[in-house]
Amino acid sequence: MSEAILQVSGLTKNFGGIKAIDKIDLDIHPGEIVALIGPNGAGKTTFFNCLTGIYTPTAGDIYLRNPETGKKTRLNGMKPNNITKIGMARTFQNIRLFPSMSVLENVMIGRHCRTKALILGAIFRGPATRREEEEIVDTSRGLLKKVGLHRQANEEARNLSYGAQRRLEIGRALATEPFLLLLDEPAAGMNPQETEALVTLIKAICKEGHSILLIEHDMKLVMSLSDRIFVMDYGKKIAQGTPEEVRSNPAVIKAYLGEDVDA
Ligand SMILES: Nc1ncnc2c1ncn2[C@@H]1O[C@H](COP(=O)(O)OP(=O)(O)OP(=O)(O)O)[C@@H](O)[C@H]1O
Repeated sequence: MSEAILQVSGLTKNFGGIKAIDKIDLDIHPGEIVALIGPNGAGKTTFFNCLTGIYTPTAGDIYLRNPETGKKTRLNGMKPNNITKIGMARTFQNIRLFPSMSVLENVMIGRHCRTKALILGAIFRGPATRREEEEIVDTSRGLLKKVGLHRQANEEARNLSYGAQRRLEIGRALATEPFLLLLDEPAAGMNPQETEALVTLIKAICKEGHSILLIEHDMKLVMSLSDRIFVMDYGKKIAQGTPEEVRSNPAVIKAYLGEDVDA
C-alpha cells in the first residue's frame, strides 16, 4: 500500500477536564473511503476540527502528504485556509453556505483559494484577471454538474432543498481541489433517495482521485460506502476494520447499545 496521505498519531484534545480526543492514531491512504463513527459525544467532530485547524490539539501530530508531490506538512497550529490550500477540504455538520448568494457563486468562492488574482487586478480587470474569472465560472459550472445542481446555478442557495444544500457544500469543497475530502454527516436530513444519490456521488468523487474521510450516523450508508471504519467512543478508538469486521465487533455493539452483547 502506498504511503499514507494523512497520518495522525497520539492526537489528544482536552476541554478542561474532558478528554474529547484521547491519543488517537489514524492513517488514510490514497483512494480510500474511511468512515469515522461512534455514539453522540464520542469526539468525531472535535477530531475533524483538530485536523482542519479549527482547534489546536492538546498533544499529538497531524501530517498531510500530497500524493502527487510527496510533500509532507505538519498541520498542528496551521490556519484552516492554509490547510485547505495544501489539499484538505471539509463540509460541516451544520451547513455553512452563503444563503443569499447563488448556487454558482457559492462554488466560485471555493475556487478562489486556487486563483491568483490580486485586489488591483480585480479593480482594473486586466486580461489575466478576466481569463481567470472565466476559468472560475467554467470550473464552478462543471462542479455543479458533477454534484447534480447545474440547473439550479442561479438560484439563491437558501432555496435549495436540504439534501441539495449538502451536495452544494461538497461542490464548494471540491472547488478547492482537495486530495483529501472530509465530510461531516453528509447524509444528515436526507431522504432515502437523496442518500442513495449521495452514495453514488461520493463513489464517483473517490474514483476521480479524492480520498474521503466521513463522519456519518447512517449505518447503511457507512456499510455500503466505506473501505474501512474507525470507531470512537469517549474520545478513544474502540475498533477499526472493514465493515464486516466492525459490524460484528462486540465493543462496537456495546458502545451503540450500551450493554454487553453476551450479557
Ligand atoms: N468547544 C467545546 N468545549 C467544551 N467541550 C466540548 C467542545 N466541543 C466538544 N466538546 C465535548 O467534547 C466531547 C466530544 O464532542 P464532539 O462534538 O466532538 O462529539 P461527536 O462524536 O462529534 O458527537 P455528535 O455525533 O453528537 O456530533 C463531548 O463531551 C462534548 O461535549
